[in-house]
Amino acid sequence: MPLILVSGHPSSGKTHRSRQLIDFFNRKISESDEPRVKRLKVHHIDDQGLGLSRDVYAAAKPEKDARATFSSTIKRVLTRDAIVVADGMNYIKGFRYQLYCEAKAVETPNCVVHVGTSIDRCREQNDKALKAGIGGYESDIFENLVFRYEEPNGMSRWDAPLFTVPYDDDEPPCEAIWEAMVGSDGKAKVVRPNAATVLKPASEQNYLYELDKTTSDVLAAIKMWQQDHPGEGGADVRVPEAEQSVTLPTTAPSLPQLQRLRRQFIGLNRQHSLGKSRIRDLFVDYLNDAFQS
Ligand SMILES: Nc1ncnc2c1ncn2[C@@H]1O[C@H](COP(=O)(O)OP(=O)(O)OP(=O)(O)O)[C@@H](O)[C@H]1O
Repeated sequence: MPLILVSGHPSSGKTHRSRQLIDFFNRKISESDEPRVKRLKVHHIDDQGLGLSRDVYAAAKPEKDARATFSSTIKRVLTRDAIVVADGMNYIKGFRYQLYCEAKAVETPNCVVHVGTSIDRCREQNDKALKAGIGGYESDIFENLVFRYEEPNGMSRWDAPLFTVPYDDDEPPCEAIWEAMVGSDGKAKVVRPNAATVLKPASEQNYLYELDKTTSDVLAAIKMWQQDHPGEGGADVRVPEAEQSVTLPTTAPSLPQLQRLRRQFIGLNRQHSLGKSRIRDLFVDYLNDAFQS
């Protein structure tokens, strides 16, 4: 059954979150009277369990070998009757893609659970573990891994669905993950034999790319204007190739505000197929609407 790919910075709490998920899955399995659920077995794959030291991340070759061990173990246990929790940094986009393909090959769903602990807190937890001699990465390895981390992006099909777990949450969204991966008890989720293997039509993939790119171009035009007119609000900003201008509110919007609106717009429109030119005009409309309210 599914592959749950955990991803996060070093010492972010990946094992902590994995254990919570595993406890939840085991509880669901033992409480279920559905044969397809009862036969599921949960596997926890992590570096420590595979005998891989944290020092492997100090050099390219041992790290590459460690990754090969990690992925071949996943490949071995990933069957229709398994739930595999792949508890590792999984920080290379290409590596996550490779594991997504493994899941696809055995026709099983997959998701990414991003442990979203701040870098400062990870550093703190890492130092603590190092000092206590109960884990942790040497400081230079830690910093290097943080630097190389390629954050999961729910817009990429291999990182989707993406569940992000903030540090302060008591638990990961266990029910939602179970629902997406296994389906609710009683109402057996129909896992179509090849639903996971069928690639989305090219146009649809392009659409998500266009949605991402076009909205980011619009924000780039606004940001550029703001750089030339710092702190200025209430002005009309021309967006290349858009029918209308963006009318900024009197208090100039901050970058996080703009990005939040962009994420909302993408969330609302990812299911529809809008034409490329429509995306630009609709996003400009959406921004104007948000700024006026
Ligand atoms: N959300 C949290 N709340 C409280 N404590 C946490 C949380 N996340 C992690 N910790 C604590 O931080 C420490 C490191 O967590 P953990 O071992 O799960 O990290 P990790 O990401 O698996 O580390 P590694 O990169 O070495 O595999 C542990 O002592 C754990 O209990």
